[in-house]
Amino acid sequence: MTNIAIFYYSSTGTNYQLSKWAEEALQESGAEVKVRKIKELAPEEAIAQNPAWKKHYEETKDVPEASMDDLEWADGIIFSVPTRFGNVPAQVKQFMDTAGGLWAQGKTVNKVVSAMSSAQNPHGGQEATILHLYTSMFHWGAIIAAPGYTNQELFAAGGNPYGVSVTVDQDGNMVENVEKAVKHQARRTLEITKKIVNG
Ligand SMILES: Cc1cc2nc3c(=O)[nH]c(=O)nc-3n(C[C@H](O)[C@H](O)[C@H](O)COP(=O)(O)O)c2cc1C
Repeated sequence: MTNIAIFYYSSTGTNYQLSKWAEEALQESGAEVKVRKIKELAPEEAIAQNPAWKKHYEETKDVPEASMDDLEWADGIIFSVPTRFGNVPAQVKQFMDTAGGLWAQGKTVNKVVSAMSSAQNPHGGQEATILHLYTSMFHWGAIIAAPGYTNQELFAAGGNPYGVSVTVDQDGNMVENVEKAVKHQARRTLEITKKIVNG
């Protein structure tokens, strides 16, 4: 079995949905999968002021939080994170920063990593967010499994050689249909992870 962790952060559900599509593709492909929510750090008062955020927060209370044990367990990782001012959310940075202990023991080395992002503007910084995340992955000694243009789906809306990028409208709905691109990226991550694990 190849272990793939999907670590996501989501305020209003977009990246949760991307993660669920990735999970579906990985399970169909026979991987051992864990979907893990990156811990919320925003104060309850801030969440309460935004009905969509509060709703999603309540709905996903039972999703297990990402831990260092999950990170150690994973052979491959898919990150799905919203764009925040052209960068990863603080919650995601905090999660990565808590990996210092594993990093110091060499346990982040050779993990296969792939990332997806969403933003409200079609040019709102999705690629920048993915690249910021990949920068930290170079320090982990991870192997980046970007989608490139490895499948016809990636020439369609939302397909992106850096990693799936989707736009959300004012109501929080995804504008492009990226399900197939997400599933391709997930399968490709698994395929590369298997090659690394099995030599
Ligand atoms: C603090 C903050 C910063 C944001 N920065 C950007 C941005 O730089 N570009 C953009 O297009 N959208 C930006 N957005 C919109 C989010 O990217 C969008 O709500 C998110 O992708 C939705 O994902 P989710 O439903 O998984 O939370 C920002 C939202 C917040 C709350």
